[in-house]
Amino acid sequence: MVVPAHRRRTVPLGKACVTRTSSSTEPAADPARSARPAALAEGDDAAADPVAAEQPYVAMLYGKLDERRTETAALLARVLREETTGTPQAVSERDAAAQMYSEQLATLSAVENGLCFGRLDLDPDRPPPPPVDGEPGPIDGLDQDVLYVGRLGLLDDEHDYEPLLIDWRAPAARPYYTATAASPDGVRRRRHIRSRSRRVTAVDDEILDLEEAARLGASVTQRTGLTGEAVLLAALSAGRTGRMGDIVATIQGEQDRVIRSSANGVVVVEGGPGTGKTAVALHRAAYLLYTHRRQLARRGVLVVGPNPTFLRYIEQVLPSLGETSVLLSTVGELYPGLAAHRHEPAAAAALKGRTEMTKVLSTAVRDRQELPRRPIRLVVDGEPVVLDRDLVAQARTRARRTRRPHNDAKRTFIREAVDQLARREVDRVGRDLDGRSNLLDRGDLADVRAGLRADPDLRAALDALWPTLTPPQLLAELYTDDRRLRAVTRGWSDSDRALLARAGGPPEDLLDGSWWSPADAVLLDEVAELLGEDDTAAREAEERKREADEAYAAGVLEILAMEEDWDPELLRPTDVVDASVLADRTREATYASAAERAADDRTWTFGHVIVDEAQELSPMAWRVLMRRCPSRSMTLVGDVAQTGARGGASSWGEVLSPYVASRWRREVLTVNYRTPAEIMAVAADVLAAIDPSATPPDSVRESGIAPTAVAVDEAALVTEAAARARAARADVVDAEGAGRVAVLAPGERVDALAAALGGGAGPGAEVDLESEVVVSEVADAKGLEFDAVVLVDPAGIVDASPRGLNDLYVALTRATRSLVVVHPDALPAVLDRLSG
Ligand SMILES: Nc1ncnc2c1ncn2[C@@H]1O[C@H](COP(=O)(O)OP(=O)(O)OP(=O)(O)O)[C@@H](O)[C@H]1O
Repeated sequence: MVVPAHRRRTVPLGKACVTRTSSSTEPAADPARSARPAALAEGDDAAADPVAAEQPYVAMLYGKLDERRTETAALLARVLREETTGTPQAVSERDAAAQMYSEQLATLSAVENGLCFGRLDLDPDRPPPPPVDGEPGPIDGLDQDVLYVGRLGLLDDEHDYEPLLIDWRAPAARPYYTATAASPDGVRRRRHIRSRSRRVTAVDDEILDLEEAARLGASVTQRTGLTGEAVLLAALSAGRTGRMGDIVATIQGEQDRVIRSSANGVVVVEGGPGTGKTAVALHRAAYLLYTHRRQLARRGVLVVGPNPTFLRYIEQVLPSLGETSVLLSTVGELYPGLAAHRHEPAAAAALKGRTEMTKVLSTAVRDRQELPRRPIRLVVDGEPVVLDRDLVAQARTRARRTRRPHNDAKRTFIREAVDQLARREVDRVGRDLDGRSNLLDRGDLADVRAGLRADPDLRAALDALWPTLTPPQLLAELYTDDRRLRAVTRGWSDSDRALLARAGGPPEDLLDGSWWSPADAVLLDEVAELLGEDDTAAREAEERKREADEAYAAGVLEILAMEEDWDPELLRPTDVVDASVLADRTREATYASAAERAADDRTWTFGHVIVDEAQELSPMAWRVLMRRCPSRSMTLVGDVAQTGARGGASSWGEVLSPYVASRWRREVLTVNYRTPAEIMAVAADVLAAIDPSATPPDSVRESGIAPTAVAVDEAALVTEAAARARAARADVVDAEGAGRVAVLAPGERVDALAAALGGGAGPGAEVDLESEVVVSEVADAKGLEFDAVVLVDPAGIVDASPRGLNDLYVALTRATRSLVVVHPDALPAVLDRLSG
């Protein structure tokens, strides 16, 4: 464990104490009451052992948790055993109940570690807090003077449902995160409780009441707004595991404000590296689900991250907070059934992300609504039929005028074409000899129409002129057909057009993820809007599945019916259930949550959308997300100084104005919890070069290890970098027992470095989060953190892209402990601080 060289003033541990008061005189048979220690009070004994004092209460809470688990498991088992009447409503009610109990059970299992992490001792004479916007204050109406705060709420069902443990998201828990000596909110003491495997291991007290502090001989927390500093610093100094953990026990005041801010509208959370934007975004998701459970459980919450590695890095956080109904996805993965992972040049991704692609794609769709070059001659029912250019053009205009998507408008196209052909036919056949009146009536017209409509050759001809298309088909045929590509990119340079073009034909499997890049997946979503849903295939697949399920269920029932020694007094399975009902039961037993259903449905709209590393998204990707969130209830977290993608954001106003004009609000996080002050000083010089007006975040700690730069010859670069990485790893293990090192380098150096270190990931590949030494280019390490970073060839990183300085800034700010820069060329001027 690193001992921070620079510690801020903290409250001495164990100075506060606990005494038994009236509430501990309750009958001993009542575990909840007898375990509850009394509030901080006059006459408390500073020498008492607070760890031992808290243990019985914490043990009682775990007992309650076990009881709730047992009850819920029994309820779930009962629901699963229950027979329903078999009606769709009964089945769906049973499945909803099973879904609910499964989720509750998952939540109860998730909160095992650190169930209770805090305690508030309130002033019994606290004045009623001022109402906020007419609403009562957070602890208004609570008659308890001691509140325990934890990962979920537990009530005492034997005593009027008094709260035993307050969920960290409940209004009453808020002072745990926000109370200060200057504004104590009725809190006299805040106690941080640390535990391991149900055992309390330490408590850290903060006395917020000046008189009380003087009496106990404790100091009052005075650090600029940090809450629970000792616990916070302990959490920050621990070795990295490769996975992000939750911060529920140490959320800071400025973070709490963002987490609990209103769900309405768009909020942009800005902050430098390491200010907890990701942590805040995830805790906000948990908070919103708690506060608006009904609405959000139905529509779901979407959390978008920049790449699959990042999603794996954060995937544990929400389950550890007991929330499992959130969909984590990259924008590219939102297209159902496709895991696009082709790596492509940054210039191609940037081009595909530009807004003008909307025009290209809509032209590509119109290009598929063709006119015949010469008349198409057919014979229907022995009569000649001619599809000429004028007739088709008229039908096409009518269909386009509907403004419906291509596949939907096709119905109009066919109806119009058939109608015109039928009229022509009736005109031709029915005109009497003098050519003035028509012998055929409306009924004949309808018959002719029906005959034409049923004719397979005519149908095929019309299909060819206005084909039913799927998004992957349209886009793959566009990329691989030079004529089509030219037709939709008039005025483009050849080099730009070449960025879209693909050699060979479309892939055999149109949803082959290795053929498509994430930027393509975003375009597929746009194309899907232009084409409209063609759900024929999905419906057919559903029907086939249903038939297969029924056949399987029939087989199961047959086998059961063959059972010879079945007691004639008992109902046979076939007496109470038929194959179709059994198939339903098996199928619906998947209890899909909103998040799961949303993942399979491109048109799903979410109750709230959270976007992390939001600065990286292209204008086309924003369109995808805005379609998924028509309510515009969104949280966007990012830092434009870290934008690496060429098509990424330079300003939030620019990104958001097409969707919400200026109706969005900004929150700023200012404290850096990751990067030690020594490294941040170097990064701050780079930030100043990116944006002289930007303020670097204030590092919460120092590591005591100065960052260094090592000059090497090009020939020795790989060996030296590998040696430095191994040394850094040994240091980390020495200091913390475990930890991870990253070697960050320009893309073209990654393979050689990875070979030298026996691992690593080529550009665009997923980073192995479990690996002790990760080799990666900067873009793939976005949002991640490591104990130590070896940064290779900073000049190469700067020169590799128009946003090279931003990439350098990101690379410099990934380390929680130490940084070594290995450079073959002169150090870029922005790193002058390292040359001394
Ligand atoms: N209140 C807190 N208590 C404990 N740890 C915290 C707190 N806030 C942030 N952290 C830790 O600080 C680190 C950085 O947080 P996070 O990744 O959320 O920052 P970020 O602003 O998203 O960074 P970047 O912009 O560089 O991706 C993480 O390890 C996180 O767990």
